[in-house]
Amino acid sequence: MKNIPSVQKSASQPQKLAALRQAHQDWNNTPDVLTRLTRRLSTTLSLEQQLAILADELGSVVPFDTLNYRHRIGKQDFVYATGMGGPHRCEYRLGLEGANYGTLSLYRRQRFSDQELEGVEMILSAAICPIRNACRFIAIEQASLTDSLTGIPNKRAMDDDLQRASQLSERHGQPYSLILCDLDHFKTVNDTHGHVVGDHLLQIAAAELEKAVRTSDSVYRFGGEEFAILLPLTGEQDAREVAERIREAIMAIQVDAGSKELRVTTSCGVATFLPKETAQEWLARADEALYRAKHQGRNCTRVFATIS
Ligand SMILES: Nc1nc2c(ncn2[C@@H]2O[C@H](COP(=O)(O)OP(=O)(O)OP(=O)(O)O)[C@@H](O)[C@H]2O)c(=O)[nH]1
Repeated sequence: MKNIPSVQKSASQPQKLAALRQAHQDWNNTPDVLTRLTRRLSTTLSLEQQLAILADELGSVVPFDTLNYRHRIGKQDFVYATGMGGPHRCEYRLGLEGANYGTLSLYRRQRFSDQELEGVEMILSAAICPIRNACRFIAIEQASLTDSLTGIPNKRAMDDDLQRASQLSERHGQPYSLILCDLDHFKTVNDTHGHVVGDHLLQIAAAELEKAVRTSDSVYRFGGEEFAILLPLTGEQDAREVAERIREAIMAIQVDAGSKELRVTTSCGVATFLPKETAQEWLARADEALYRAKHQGRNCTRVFATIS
């Protein structure tokens, strides 16, 4: 048996615990704005909630009419605004250790005095670490839903969105369709031209798919050379037409691969959500349609037809 050292209690421990209890009470009830601000900010990693707390605490010391915050995190523009304008403005670029964490502007009808600006700066310097953490949290969340090669949403994002889409379709009785497309003979592309060219082709294919669909549609890479397109408010016939457009867009890709010009085709499977089915069943039907497209010659679209 291991020799576990006994815990030594010092004579001063009761006083230390009493002091800790007092400090905890003071920390909870403090009227000091910086302690309260940092305590409140530490309770959330949501950037939106942090900015609401910041606006609240800042406004208690330096009144303003509008607080506006803008930041681009990855591919996403994050904008937060409270209140209604004002001709006078002070603006801060929030930075820490060389990295930028957004621009915060305050507007109001009266000028900001030097003391007020100093107050704003003190409050922002106390808020910058939690804001940095919230920005990083958004970036990490985004990365976990993004395919690193093509920059489009990945399988995890697709699973989440399919789940949500099936619930929406069920609740509102509106059609949602799913297209799966799988590049044909992609192994041969890799074997003939190498993985670097294969990767390049996947990146071009992802970009072409995004160009071929509406901004309200979503494109995902959910496997090696497999992509999925979720089409809200789109029935079977329209989805088939989109799949054909996608097939033509992929066929039109030309990659200069040294001596030979490289072209590729894709097979597509389409399924429209059926009431009462799960997202997994919906996906399985689209996969079944894709399987048929592959086995009926490739470079074609097959629909898992439903009788309505
Ligand atoms: N370059 C590259 N290749 C990949 C990636 N992911 C998967 N692949 C390749 O994609 C190929 C898929 O091969 P298969 O599943 O046999 O399918 P296929 O050759 O496209 O044949 P069909 O789908 O039946 O038309 C494999 O060679 C994988 O190595 C990737 O990220 N980059």
